[in-house]
Amino acid sequence: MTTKITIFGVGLIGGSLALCLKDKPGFTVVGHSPRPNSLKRMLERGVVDVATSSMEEAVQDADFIFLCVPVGNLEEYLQELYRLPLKPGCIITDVGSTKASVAACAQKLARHDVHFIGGHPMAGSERSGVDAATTLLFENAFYVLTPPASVPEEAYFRLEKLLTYTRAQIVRVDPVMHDQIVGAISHLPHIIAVALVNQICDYNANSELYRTLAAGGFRDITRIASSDPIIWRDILLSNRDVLLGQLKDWNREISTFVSLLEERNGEGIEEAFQKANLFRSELPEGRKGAITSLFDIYIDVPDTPGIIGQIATELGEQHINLSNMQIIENREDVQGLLRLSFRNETEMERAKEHLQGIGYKVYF
Ligand SMILES: NC(=O)c1ccc[n+]([C@@H]2O[C@H](COP(=O)([O-])OP(=O)(O)OC[C@H]3O[C@@H](n4cnc5c(N)ncnc54)[C@H](O)[C@@H]3O)[C@@H](O)[C@H]2O)c1
Ligand SMILES: O=C(O)C(=O)C[C@]1(C(=O)O)C=C[C@@H](O)C=C1
Repeated sequence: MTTKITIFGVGLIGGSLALCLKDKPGFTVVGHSPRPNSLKRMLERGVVDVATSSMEEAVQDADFIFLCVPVGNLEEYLQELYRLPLKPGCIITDVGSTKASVAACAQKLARHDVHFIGGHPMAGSERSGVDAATTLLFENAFYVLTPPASVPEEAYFRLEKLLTYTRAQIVRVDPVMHDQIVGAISHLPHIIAVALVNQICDYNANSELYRTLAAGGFRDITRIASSDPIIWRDILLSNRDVLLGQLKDWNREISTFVSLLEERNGEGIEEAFQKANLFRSELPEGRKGAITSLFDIYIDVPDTPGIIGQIATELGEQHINLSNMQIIENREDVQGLLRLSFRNETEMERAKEHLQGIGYKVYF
């Protein structure tokens, strides 16, 4: 007997889920898109077994349905799905970055022969589209599920079991609580990053030196400002009420800094940095997700051909296993930054020591 898994919206998250599930024994992964180009691309990239633009065909006999479209489209997809014949006991889930509105919608639609369980993998990227999809995206990350009380445990465990293929850690959270917390640790930081980049962009209109001199600090805090505008428009509007409250708190934090500077209060500035340092140092180590990543180090690399191969060979010769490599920045005349990911702390520490020993500058 085969297990049919259908994915609507085969982009970064939908494509990564598809890759985690495809080619597993007894699984058939079906991708849906209304656009012929997207269907062609998902097949070319080999993320799905079957691609279709027909909703009916996509959901017929499906055991699991994943909605991986932008948050603003989740409700219309749910409404559309609930009008179609679905396999009794089928589990419908989503991956949207907000959970309260989609949970309320599913509850209102109240279809009793299938189960809706909201979901949100706490891993992602500023990149989007199926070309950015990867099997490693969810590894070591938290994956939030928000089952309503009406969902039988049997259905919850079926979904939890399927998601073990993502190698994420499942955590149950109430949808309203989810939006409050994720608003603070994901949505608010995205707003702050975008506002900061736009402030500097305006300064830069007077001198290109702002962009030229932008270094590690600016890059570290603003990577997420490159995220997809449509995806983030929908997330922010969906979590509007929570964010309006958190932005008021943010204004208070900024006003505190204004006062500290006006008063030349050095002690207060030190205390603010110490408090932040302490909280940040207590974040869970080595966990991917909203805040930390895999076991990653970063090194400066010169812009010379073959440098990535040289580094991979260096580590290979020391029998150090790399799980991933990514160029974060590589522009003409600018030092590149390379991210090296490892599966565990020991490998990461050995790589750090070796690379420092041969003269590379290593960052965390
Ligand atoms: N990007 C992240 O870091 C991240 C992390 C966790 C969850 N999410 C959530 O995952 C979902 C998908 O985000 P993503 O980052 O994979 O985006 P994406 O742009 O990579 O993928 C979205 C997919 O939906 C399709 N799509 C877009 N508009 C559509 C529409 N109107 N109708 C049907 N299909 C449409 C796109 O073609 C694409 O295949 C969102 O709900 C987002 O909130 C994103
Ligand atoms: O790492 C990133 O680029 C992300 O933006 C991932 C991130 C986050 O804010 O942590 C973004 C949105 C998601 O809903 C979950 C995770």
